[in-house]
Amino acid sequence: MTTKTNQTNQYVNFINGEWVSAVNEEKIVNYNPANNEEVVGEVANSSEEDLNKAVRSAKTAAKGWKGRSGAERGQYLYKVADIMESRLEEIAECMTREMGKTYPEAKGETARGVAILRYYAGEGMRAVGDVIPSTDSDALMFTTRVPLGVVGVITPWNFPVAIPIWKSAPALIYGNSVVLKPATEGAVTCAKVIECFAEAGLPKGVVNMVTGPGSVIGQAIAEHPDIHGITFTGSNQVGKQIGHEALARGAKYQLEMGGKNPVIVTEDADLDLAVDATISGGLKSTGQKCTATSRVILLDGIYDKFKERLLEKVKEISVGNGMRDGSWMGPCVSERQLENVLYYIQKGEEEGGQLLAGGKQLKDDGREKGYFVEPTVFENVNSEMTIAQEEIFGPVLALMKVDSLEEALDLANDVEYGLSASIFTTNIQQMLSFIKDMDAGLVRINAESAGVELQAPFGGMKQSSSHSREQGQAAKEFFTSIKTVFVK
Ligand SMILES: NC(=O)C1=CN([C@@H]2O[C@H](COP(=O)(O)OP(=O)(O)OC[C@H]3O[C@@H](n4cnc5c(N)ncnc54)[C@H](OP(=O)(O)O)[C@@H]3O)[C@@H](O)[C@H]2O)C=CC1
Ligand SMILES: O=C(O)CCC(=O)C(=O)O
Repeated sequence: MTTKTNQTNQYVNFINGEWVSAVNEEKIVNYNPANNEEVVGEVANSSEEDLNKAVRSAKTAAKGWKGRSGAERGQYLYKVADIMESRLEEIAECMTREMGKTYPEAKGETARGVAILRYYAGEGMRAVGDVIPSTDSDALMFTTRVPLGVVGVITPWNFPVAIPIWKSAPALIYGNSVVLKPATEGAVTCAKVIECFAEAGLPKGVVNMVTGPGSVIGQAIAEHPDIHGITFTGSNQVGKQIGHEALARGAKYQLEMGGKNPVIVTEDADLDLAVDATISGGLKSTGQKCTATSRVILLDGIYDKFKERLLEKVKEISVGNGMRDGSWMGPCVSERQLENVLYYIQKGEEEGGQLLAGGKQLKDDGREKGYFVEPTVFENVNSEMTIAQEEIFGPVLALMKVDSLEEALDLANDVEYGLSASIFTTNIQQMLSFIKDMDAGLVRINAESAGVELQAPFGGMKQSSSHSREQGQAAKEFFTSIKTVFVK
């Protein structure tokens, strides 16, 4: 057995209540995307054998965990929340150093993780079923809910604290045991979250974490016959592959994938509000959110004014190491992600888009060893262009001009995704048309496209999800099975 050391951020797998090295003893070292010479920490480079061990431990633990009351399970989650709250700054700093998000944003995300834990802790005391009148007057008929068993959790790097928690906490409160495989690029931060679960003393095997490549550990989760439910957030390509595998062996699955989210700004909108929300929704976290704004659809009458104000504010954005005071935007998470963003910028120019701001990698002023890119704004973008269709996952906004709300909605819907969308208007009829006709799982009026509330259902339409929803009460639908009971 190996033990973790907080100071050096050297973590191994957490299986059956113990920190254990991968069977092959191999490690993955993570570097700071703001300075690729700075080691952030290390995690195990596991193999299928390690995953199998974790699943065996989760399977053994599932029976006892399911047998406890919801209130008792909730007490553990309250404890995890308290521990995490006491380590908030340390966890947030690790997140900033590992995946680049600015420190204030990382603290916000960690606080959100604490709030999610408390929300689901309380869920242990809430109703789970309904009494349904039977046609037989001497019988009692009702529904109850039972856990799925072992749940596999596969998470991305862009929210290395909030997403593992918003998937694991509901899984646990409804009585499932968990095998978590975090994204490699956020795995050290996620290990700290698991450390909070370990310190809270959950029964052995109820929570397990196995790190390693998605193509090995993620794939093995998708295929494992003893994993009865899989919850995934990440790319469409991987999500669909997992969905196919889960379906083939009859496991339940839930996929949250990409977005190509629009903001519509009408002629009567509060322009300052709309500009600020477009910047915040599109560029915070370096645009690396599935809910990030990427298409800015503007009514002709306000186009020039909006563009002028937007460009003024974009110019003021300070890009730098997320731990530095005053950095508003950090680096891309990795060199691969930076190259991806630069590829889309080049493609935008080749296809006729006009660059109004940004477009280049930033390598000066202490940014030589990081994956920094300028906040970028295009105009002359139409729906046929790649940057209007594909998820960029970077700080790139595309301005598009329209003559009417109807045209704006047609354009907003003219993509394969349907995750989130927002409109800025003061006209109630326009708000109502948007609510009715916008094909997105999350529609926001006079608010930015990003920003999910933990107590509300979250998920997308079209290619953005497997049509399931997570968070809030919706989590209950995924992490439990309904049992209809007839008693006479
Ligand atoms: N909807 C969202 O919130 C997110 C969307 N994305 C989109 O995806 C693009 C690529 O990002 P990327 O990190 O590569 O996303 P992936 O979909 O590759 O990664 C998401 C998770 O799936 C794992 N994974 C990778 N391959 C497999 C596999 N074959 N079977 C099972 N699990 C697997 C990853 O592990 P590992 O980290 O070890 O590869 C990670 O834990 C981004 O540019 C963005 O467009 C990315 C992240 C979040
Ligand atoms: O907008 C948010 O707060 C959540 C975004 C999200 O779920 C994601 O990017 O994966």
